Amino acid sequence: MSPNQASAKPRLPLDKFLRQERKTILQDWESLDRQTLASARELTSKELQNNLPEILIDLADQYRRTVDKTRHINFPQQGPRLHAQNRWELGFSLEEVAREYGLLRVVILQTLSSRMGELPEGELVFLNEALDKAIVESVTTYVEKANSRLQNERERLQVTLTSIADGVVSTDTEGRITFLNPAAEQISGWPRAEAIGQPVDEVLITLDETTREICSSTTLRAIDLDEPQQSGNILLRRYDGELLPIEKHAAPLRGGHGQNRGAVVTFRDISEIRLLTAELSYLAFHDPLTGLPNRALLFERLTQELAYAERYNITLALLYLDLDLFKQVNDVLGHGVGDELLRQVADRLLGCVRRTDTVSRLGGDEFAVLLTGFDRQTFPDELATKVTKRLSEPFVLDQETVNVSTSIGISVFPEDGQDAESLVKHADTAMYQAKARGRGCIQFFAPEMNRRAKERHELEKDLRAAIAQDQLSLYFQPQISPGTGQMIGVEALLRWHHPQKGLIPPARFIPVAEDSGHLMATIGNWVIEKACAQARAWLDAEHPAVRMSVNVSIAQLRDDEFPAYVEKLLQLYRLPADLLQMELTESIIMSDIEGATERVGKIKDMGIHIAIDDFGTGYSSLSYLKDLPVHELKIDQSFVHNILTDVNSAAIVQAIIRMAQSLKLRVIAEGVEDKATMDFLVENECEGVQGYYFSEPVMPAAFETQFFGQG
Ligand SMILES: Nc1nc2c(ncn2[C@@H]2O[C@H](COP(=O)(O)O[C@H]3[C@@H](O)[C@H](n4cnc5c(=O)[nH]c(N)nc54)O[C@@H]3COP(=O)(O)O)[C@@H](O)[C@H]2O)c(=O)[nH]1
Repeated sequence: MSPNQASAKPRLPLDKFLRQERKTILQDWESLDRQTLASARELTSKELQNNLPEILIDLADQYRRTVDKTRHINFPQQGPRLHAQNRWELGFSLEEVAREYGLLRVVILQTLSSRMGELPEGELVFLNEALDKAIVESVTTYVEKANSRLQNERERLQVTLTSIADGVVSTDTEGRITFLNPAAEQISGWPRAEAIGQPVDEVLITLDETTREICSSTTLRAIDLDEPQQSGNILLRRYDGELLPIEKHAAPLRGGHGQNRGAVVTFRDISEIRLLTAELSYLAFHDPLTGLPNRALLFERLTQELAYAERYNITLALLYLDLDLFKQVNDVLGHGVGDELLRQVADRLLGCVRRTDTVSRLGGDEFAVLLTGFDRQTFPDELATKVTKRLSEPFVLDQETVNVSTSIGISVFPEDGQDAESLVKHADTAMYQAKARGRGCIQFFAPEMNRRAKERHELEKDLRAAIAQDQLSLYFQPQISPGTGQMIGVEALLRWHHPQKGLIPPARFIPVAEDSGHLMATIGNWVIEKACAQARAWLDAEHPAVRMSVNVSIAQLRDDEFPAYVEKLLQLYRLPADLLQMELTESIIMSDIEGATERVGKIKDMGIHIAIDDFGTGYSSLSYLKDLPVHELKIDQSFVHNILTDVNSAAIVQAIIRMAQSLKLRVIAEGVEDKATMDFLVENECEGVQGYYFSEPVMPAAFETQFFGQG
């Protein structure tokens, strides 16, 4: 019967009813939905109802459109599908979605119950069919969603398996291969087609890394015990027979209901990691320049050897070596040559010892040799002599022949220390003592050396206070023209009057100050200022103008501001630049440490004179002399002292004088102590002399009396 045929009864078309009662229906449905479904409870009313109001309107419209035609309900607004999508995203189960439509049906029927008779015939059936259709749409949406999720997961899994670097192999319950990813093919060398269906233990054959025996099957164990199995320190025998270190993990594979479905084996090639680890540990324990063990490895070996030596009552010795002229080689010939020298020293040291001894580089030009297993006390001494001799042979570096010497300190276990630290410390202290005795010396440690090291530390502390407490002063020594007897210059020499220890000679405290570069720069700059002030005072007192010589250390020349500082002093004391002379050692003048040469050039350009001090003892290649910014050579006193007794010294002095003359450089001999030496120098036309024969360095007042004829 059509709705028009029921005209005798009061009429309530379904669409009208749904439109009128929509709000009430939805409110009742919402409270029922919240009571019944756990997923619905926390949602807001808007979230919960979502597009149900639109679905009800659509349903009403459906009714209008379809009632006269064949009943084909299709929800053109896609309401139930959108609703299902929303529920999927909110995490509702499909059951819950169907249940919600069930509740909607109940609420609509309850609301209709009192007016059921007014409903045209067939409309209730239409309502039920429409709600069923909504449920079907929801089911379809859910199935599609679930399929697409499965598909995504499958694709993701596929991408992961093909792109990861780990080999992945899966097996059935018998351990036969069902799958292997590209990495598994690549690591094992097995082509996929050949591997599929093979027992996994015939494809992934693994051997114990130490015993080289074939390992038992961890895959079958994982399947049997139903728990993961890990294997390390194993080698994989690849398809081509090559052995590869790997890490392997086998885990049982379970089906959706927890049933056993075989195993998944993952494995990775760890040969690169092994190499990297070995490289890192090598770097951590070796000196990259020479390849020798570094300080850390020396300490480790020393500690091990000490434990052994203590147990078996064995003697050990530690040699601490320092190259005497390394700094000069570095400064003069450059760091590349310095590095080459260190490499050659390392080779020579290795050639001097047995394989069981450890040669290590501690940093800079310091090396240590740990001697084990000798039974005679004299042995370290003999080895040290051998090392000293070997290292004193000339080195050929970048076509230059270089001579160095080595100072060696020795400490012996058990006498000089019970642990690694004190043995190294005491060998180092002994090395310092060896150095203090001169180049190329060997020194065993003695307990009283600790006292000397402490004294050195105290000296440095006192020296820091010395400037502020006015304990430093300058003495002056004249430089004389031997031909005329006239004073041609004066050298300012530093003196330290310690309040308790009395006069401390510069040879004792200058090396301490030089070890802490900043302290030497402060003291050196103080000397220049005092010397300029004294020169000004003598000029103001109308004494004849004489050139004032000061010693300059590399610590001062390291400072970029040094030339400007000197210029300021010249202005402050109104001193003509050519009345100031700076004495620099050969190594300083030839070096290019941090622009030192450029600074010397700037100083010379100001008009200040430059002299090479202690000439003949360093590295000056005579051919370079003409290009250096110098005015004067000061022949080292070691040659001057021996002029009369040693033909070599006399020949060197004569050669230097002749060379200076031909280069038009002034030449002064220092350390002249007697008339015979003086006569030799006059005879060889040396331009200037300095030494005790004329005067020791004296205080300013005494200098004025002696050389300016005034008190
Ligand atoms: N960087 C600085 N170094 C300085 C400074 N003052 C001194 N020094 C250096 O200390 C070293 C020792 O100096 P000193 O004890 O003063 O000895 C000098 C002279 O006293 C000594 N001399 C002079 N004539 C004779 C002699 O006939 N016989 C003899 N045995 N010794 C003599 O020689 C030293 C000369 O020094 P130098 O001309 O500089 O070589 C020494 O290396 C000083 O350079 C300072 O202010 N800064």
